[in-house]
Amino acid sequence: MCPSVADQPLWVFCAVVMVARLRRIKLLHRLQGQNLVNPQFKKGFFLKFSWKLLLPHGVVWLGVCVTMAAFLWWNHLVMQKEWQVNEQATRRELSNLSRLSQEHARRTFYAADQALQLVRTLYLRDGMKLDLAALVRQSTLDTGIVHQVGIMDAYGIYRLSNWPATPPVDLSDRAYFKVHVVRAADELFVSAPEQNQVSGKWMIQLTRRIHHPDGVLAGVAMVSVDVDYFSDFYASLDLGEQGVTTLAGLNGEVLARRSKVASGMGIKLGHAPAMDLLAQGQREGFFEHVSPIDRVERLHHYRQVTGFPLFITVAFGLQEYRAYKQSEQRMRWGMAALGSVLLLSLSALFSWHRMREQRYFHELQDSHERMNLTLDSGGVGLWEWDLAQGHFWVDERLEALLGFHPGEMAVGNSDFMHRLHPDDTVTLNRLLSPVLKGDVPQLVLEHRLRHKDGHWVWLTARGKVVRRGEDGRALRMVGTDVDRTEQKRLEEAARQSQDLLQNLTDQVPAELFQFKVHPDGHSCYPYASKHFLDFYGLTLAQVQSDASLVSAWQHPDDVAMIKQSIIESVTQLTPWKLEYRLRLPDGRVCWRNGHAVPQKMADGSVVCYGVIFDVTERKLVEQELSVAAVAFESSSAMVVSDSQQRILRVNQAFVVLTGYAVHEAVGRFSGLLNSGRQDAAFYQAMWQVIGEKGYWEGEIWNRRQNGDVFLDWLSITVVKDAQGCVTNYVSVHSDITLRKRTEEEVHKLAFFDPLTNLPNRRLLQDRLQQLCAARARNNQLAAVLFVDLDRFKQLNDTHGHDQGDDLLIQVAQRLQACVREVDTVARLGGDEFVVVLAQLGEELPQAQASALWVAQKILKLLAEPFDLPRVGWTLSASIGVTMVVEPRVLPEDLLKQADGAMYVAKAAGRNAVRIWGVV
Ligand SMILES: Nc1nc2c(ncn2[C@@H]2O[C@H](COP(=O)(O)OP(=O)(O)OP(=O)(O)O)[C@@H](O)[C@H]2O)c(=O)[nH]1
Repeated sequence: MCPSVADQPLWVFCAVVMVARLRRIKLLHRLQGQNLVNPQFKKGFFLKFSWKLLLPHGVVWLGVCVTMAAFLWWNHLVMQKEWQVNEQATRRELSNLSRLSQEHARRTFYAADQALQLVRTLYLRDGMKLDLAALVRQSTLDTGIVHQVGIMDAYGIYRLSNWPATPPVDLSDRAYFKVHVVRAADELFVSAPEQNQVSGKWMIQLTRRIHHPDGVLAGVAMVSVDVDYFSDFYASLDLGEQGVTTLAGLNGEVLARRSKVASGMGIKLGHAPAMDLLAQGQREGFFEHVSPIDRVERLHHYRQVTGFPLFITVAFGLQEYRAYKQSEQRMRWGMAALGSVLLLSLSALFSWHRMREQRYFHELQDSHERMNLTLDSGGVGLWEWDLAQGHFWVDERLEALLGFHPGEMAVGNSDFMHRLHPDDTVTLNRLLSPVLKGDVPQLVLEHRLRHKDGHWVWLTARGKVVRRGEDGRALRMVGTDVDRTEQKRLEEAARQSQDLLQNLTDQVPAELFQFKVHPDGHSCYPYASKHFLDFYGLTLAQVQSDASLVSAWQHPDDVAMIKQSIIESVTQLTPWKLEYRLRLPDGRVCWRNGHAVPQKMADGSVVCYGVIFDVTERKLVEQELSVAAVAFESSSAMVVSDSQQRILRVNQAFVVLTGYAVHEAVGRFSGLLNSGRQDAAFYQAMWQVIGEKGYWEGEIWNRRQNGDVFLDWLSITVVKDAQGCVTNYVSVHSDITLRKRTEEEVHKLAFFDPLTNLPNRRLLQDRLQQLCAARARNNQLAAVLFVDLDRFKQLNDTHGHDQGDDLLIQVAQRLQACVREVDTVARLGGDEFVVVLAQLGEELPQAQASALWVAQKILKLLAEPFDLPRVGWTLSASIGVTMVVEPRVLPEDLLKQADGAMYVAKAAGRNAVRIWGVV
């Protein structure tokens, strides 16, 4: 039985199943190609096994195993049956071969016997004249069987032969001759093979008795048959390597034997089973026997050659036969095993495909559910466009988006274009054209469609061409429409919010920014407000790539500080606050006040959200205030009061000046220091000036806390706001008592004689100038008396300068006593004095007389004793007088005139009076 034929139903079944699987998988792949199956499925398939999925496969596998076991058992039974059939066939084959060999032997021996009987008959007729060679040539004898034919005489001498050259040979000792001598019966005798001494071939001799009519032995006819005739025939039988065919006599003599293992010629079978079986009357049969010749176990079939005392055995080597059968069995089992393996493989493949298919379907189902869930979640509709027919198919969801009931919306091309917003038509045509041509794989279009109630619905359409004609023309498109109305509303709100934020940030007089420091230290500004960019003259793209363009503006002296503050803020995530300077390209320096809050990002970077104020003006103000504060705390006493003159602030100098502590002064009114020396009109006038000019300064007597009055140089400045309203008064107090005194001292030193406190030459000249001026106004005459003490040097030299000084002081006092209030007594220096007599009237004689009278009075008064305790000194003086008549006369000229008159008096003997111009 052929295994392939036996397994054919299984193969066919498997093939049909696999084809079915492949067709379904192909379908699934097509679905997957349409993105209806989750592409992650393949990966998940190898990672996740589900017992729920495996259970049906376990049942299938159990069935497969049972089927396979049944198949193997069936194969075993088939092989057993086949073994039996094969054994029977083998025995039948052996039987047939033995029959064939037996028939071959029978026919051969029959032919040889016929030839033998012919030769005997001819010999009886022709005697020694019988030409056997001619008989052979005439093909009367089958030379294929008969190798040699001859006649032995009654004495066993080989007399005739078909080979003429054969010499007479004595064969009387041979068994095939002696048997006929002994036995008179006419029977065929077959001898044991014997080797021809000439040719070396083994021959079987067939002999028959030749006898005269009286039964006396006349000779023996002999035919030699070549054993090779049998051996060649047996060699044509396929008995395998160990097969053997034996032709033997019933007495065990082996006549011919064909074996590839050993020849066995010339031997005699001892107790061959065939002989025993033949002896038992069984003319044919099987037996197994180990050959004593070659020790090979064989299965024999023996058969007696009909009509001859011969039998033939044909045998297969059992070992070889069994090896062949075992090989065949192994091949059989191998085929079965291979079939099983293939079955298992196919089952496994089936299971794998089945599971894959289930997975596909589950994924497909899940995908379908997800898609439905997504679509059902709202806002997504499906559409399909048949370009050839020019109409659309839209699903219920899309219709619902546009306010229609299912199937209500008209879906022709013109209907769609009518429903499309006019502003979106150009965009649609621009985007759709390359998609239809195949240049762009997918259509993505944001457009508006008119709702059933008239308002516009924002949609995002995505579509693909799913079918094209042979010429590449698009025939069908499918796609989705997603409702973007809410998104658009949110985008618009976000845009408005962004615009609002942008406008606000643009209006904020500060620089808003977002500063980002990457883990590698690189920094940039992801966001910067308009003020920020305008200030630095940079674009957003520039600062978004690199922050160094901004930091380059940092003042060189502040770079390290800024860097350190940023590092601390970013690493410790603490708010960043810093005031720092920038150096502008034109060299100016401006101040910045920065605030930022750092935030750690997931990627390790830190983003700071902050604002920077330009505080340059404040800094300048602060600097000014700082200077003002320093100035406020200067040596000048300062008071800041409000518009109601309530003291707000006083400095330390004020405390020192007035004796009022700060807390004693603050809150009081500025009249705190009033001394009462100025009347109400003074203050009224002062505040009037302040109100008009915003500033007043002047001397004022004020009073300290301890009651002391001091001369205060007060300056009051009005502080007004932008609207011109008075907000504050700033008063600066300076105690000028000492200064005033000093000024008076200086004035005194400048215009008065320090010894006598009389006006000096300078003041005298002013008085004379005023006198002259007055002369021009009131026409009053005046006189100048030049008084020089006589021999004053002698006093100094005798009694010392102290005495002289005392005398000079007393002279001054006596001179002042001699004149009126309007008159002037001055000391020019040394012992020289000048007396100016004013308002002497308009008449010169009277005036001159008055002057002379005063001069005499002076002389008289000076002549009186002076209060010089240790000195007894009598004084006299010489006086020169000149009258002030001309209003334009110079003071120097008057003094020269008086001095000249004085010298005249000296020259006259001293203690005299002379008038200039009269003498
Ligand atoms: N004690 C004193 N002596 C002064 C002062 N100024 C000048 N003298 C002196 O006054 C004297 C003036 O002398 P004169 O006027 O030249 O001489 P006299 O002694 O007055 O002589 P006749 O004027 O010619 O009478 C000098 O000896 C000066 O040194 C002063 O302030 N005090």
